[in-house]
Amino acid sequence: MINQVYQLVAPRQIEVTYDERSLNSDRVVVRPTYLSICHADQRYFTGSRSAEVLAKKLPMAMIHEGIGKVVHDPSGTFKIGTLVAMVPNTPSETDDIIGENYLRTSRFRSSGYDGYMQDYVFIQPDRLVEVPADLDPEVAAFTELVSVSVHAMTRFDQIAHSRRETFGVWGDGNLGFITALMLRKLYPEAKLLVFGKTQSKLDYFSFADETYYIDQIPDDVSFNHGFECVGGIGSQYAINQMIDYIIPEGTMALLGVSEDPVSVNTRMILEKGLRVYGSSRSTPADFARTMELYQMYPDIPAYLSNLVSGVFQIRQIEDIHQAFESDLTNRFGKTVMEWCM
Ligand SMILES: NC(=O)C1=CN([C@@H]2O[C@H](COP(=O)(O)OP(=O)(O)OC[C@H]3O[C@@H](n4cnc5c(N)ncnc54)[C@H](OP(=O)(O)O)[C@@H]3O)[C@@H](O)[C@H]2O)C=CC1
Ligand SMILES: O=C(CO)[C@H](O)[C@H](O)COP(=O)(O)O
Ligand SMILES: [Zn+2]
Repeated sequence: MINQVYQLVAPRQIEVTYDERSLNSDRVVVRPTYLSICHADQRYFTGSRSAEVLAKKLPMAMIHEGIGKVVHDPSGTFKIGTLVAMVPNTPSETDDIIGENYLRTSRFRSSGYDGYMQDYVFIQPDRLVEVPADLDPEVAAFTELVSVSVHAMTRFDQIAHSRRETFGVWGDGNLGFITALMLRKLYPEAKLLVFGKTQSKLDYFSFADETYYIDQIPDDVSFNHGFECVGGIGSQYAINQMIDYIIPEGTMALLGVSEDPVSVNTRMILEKGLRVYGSSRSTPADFARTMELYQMYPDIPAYLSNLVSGVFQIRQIEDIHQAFESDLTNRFGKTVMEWCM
């Protein structure tokens, strides 16, 4: 069959390409239904990556957050019509120690390989996780981003010491909101502090114990473990502030992506004996855990619906441009695309 793939060929330039695909393979065929825009996609769309990176990764179909319906499954794993979340990480080897999302040989959709802006996505069955039928599809669309936080929680649990009385989350955007919400659910007894720049965004964090403006943090604030969910150059300021306020021997998870190297107060990392670790992307197990958490705590998807800030029906390439341009002006929340191509 001929599959239409909507590729970014240059910044702000999306073109359709035609891909000859066989149904006689091990791939499940998924018709995308709801997709969501990540900052990583915007960095390609706007051309804010370096010329070398753009030359290496384009052309490619963007989008690695999305769900769809199974239309063909030679493996017999899924019934036709099953709603599934698609896992963008695609490993080509296994390792006893190194997670599949950290292996340098793994491919990641919409980062040099075609993402979900296609008529049909051809994908291995182990890259699909069933979506509960009653889950709001606009929330399900950004399951991948939630699974990134869930993955960070698992890493935290393996790395951090056992005193988990107070958490600090830096970032009053999407990832900060999701990470803080996951901490609230997984550590309900702990005190949750959120640090951000904008009152109207911090107002969404109603489940946190305290929210602070980053330029008005009282001197006596402290916490055991921190999560940086800022990214960009702001992450430099966030990381160094976390180092200042964290209690010795705490852990700091870095989740925000920065294009440029940031300068970090290593002297204080040493003096406080901190453990700083990166957390990136996620695995099918993290997606499955996310779905379990949605079912265990139905208020998680309810809270997450606050993040849906724009929904665009995509019927032509111009609609994709409108969704991306609107997302750029969006102060808070996720842009969801109902995929009607
Ligand atoms: N590790 C991973 O696998 C993943 C990483 N990411 C990355 O995470 C980062 C955040 O993504 P997302 O939440 O969607 O983006 P958002 O823009 O929604 O959130 C970032 C927030 O941090 C705020 N901020 C800026 N500087 C500071 C500061 N010093 N202290 C506290 N808050 C600050 C921003 O405010 P303002 O806008 O006013 O500056 C914004 O509200 C991005 O770099 C993204 O690429 C995303 C997905 C997965
Ligand atoms: O969004 C992400 C995962 O959900 C990450 O930011 C993404 O993996 C970064 O990819 P790239 O190197 O292409 O910016
Ligand atoms: Zn992403």
